[in-house]
Amino acid sequence: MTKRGMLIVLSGPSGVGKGTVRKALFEDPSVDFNYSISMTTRQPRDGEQNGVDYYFVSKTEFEDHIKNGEMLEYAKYVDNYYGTPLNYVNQQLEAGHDVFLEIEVNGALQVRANCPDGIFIFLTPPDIKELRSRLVGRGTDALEVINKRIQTASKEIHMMQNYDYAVVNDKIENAVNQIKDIVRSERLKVKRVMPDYLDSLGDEI
Ligand SMILES: Nc1nc2c(ncn2[C@@H]2O[C@H](COP(=O)(O)OP(=O)(O)O)[C@@H](O)[C@H]2O)c(=O)[nH]1
Ligand SMILES: Nc1ncnc2c1ncn2[C@@H]1O[C@H](COP(=O)(O)OP(=O)(O)O)[C@@H](O)[C@H]1O
Repeated sequence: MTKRGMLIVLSGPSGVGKGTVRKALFEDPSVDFNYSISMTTRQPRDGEQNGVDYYFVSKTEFEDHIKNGEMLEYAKYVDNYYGTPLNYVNQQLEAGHDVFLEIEVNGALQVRANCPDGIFIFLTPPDIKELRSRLVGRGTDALEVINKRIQTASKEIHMMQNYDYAVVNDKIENAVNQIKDIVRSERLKVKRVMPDYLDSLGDEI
């Protein structure tokens, strides 16, 4: 039987650098996670592609997917739906591939309830001033949206207690290395290695 893949969940406030860290992580040749592309009702930003960055759908389409039980989790975030299609995640995990989700905190809590074996990592900003300056510097959101995201951020940071690991995104390279270290040590956890190890010992034990 193929060993089930691991589910890695990364959350953190808007603008902390989740997308940037994820991109750097996926460019690392030693990393072979499969990224689960989320579905959203928000409008694509300049340069974002349907089926690459997100599956961009209408509100009605999104609600149909929810009704049909096709989402692993979903949440409303700053007036839009975001969610993880269930099929892809299940298929990849069953095929033994590790799956990486980049999702907000309410969705991560739903995943935690369904997949307690997942690895839950929270990416934090060095401080809130830096978070605001990253959101402003990114230049993708109007000031009103930035303010809503900062308000949401303070609630999100308090939900960090539901995660297993906290990684401060001071330097991208440090954050990437810490995430790789976390996953490496999770792979060695007794609960993950013991079934295969016992099998490998043969019948005499
Ligand atoms: N629950 C949930 N949150 C998601 C999903 N995909 C993205 N998000 C989160 O939704 C929030 C807003 O995403 P986005 O509009 O792309 O803004 P950005 O993360 O600041 O670039 C972020 O916290 C994302 O991590 C998803 O499938 N489910
Ligand atoms: N470690 C870092 N140091 C400085 N700037 C960063 C760092 N990580 C990300 N950024 C910048 O912060 C902005 C927000 O990053 P992004 O990856 O879009 O965040 P998120 O996906 O969490 O919303 C981008 O302009 C990005 O270049």
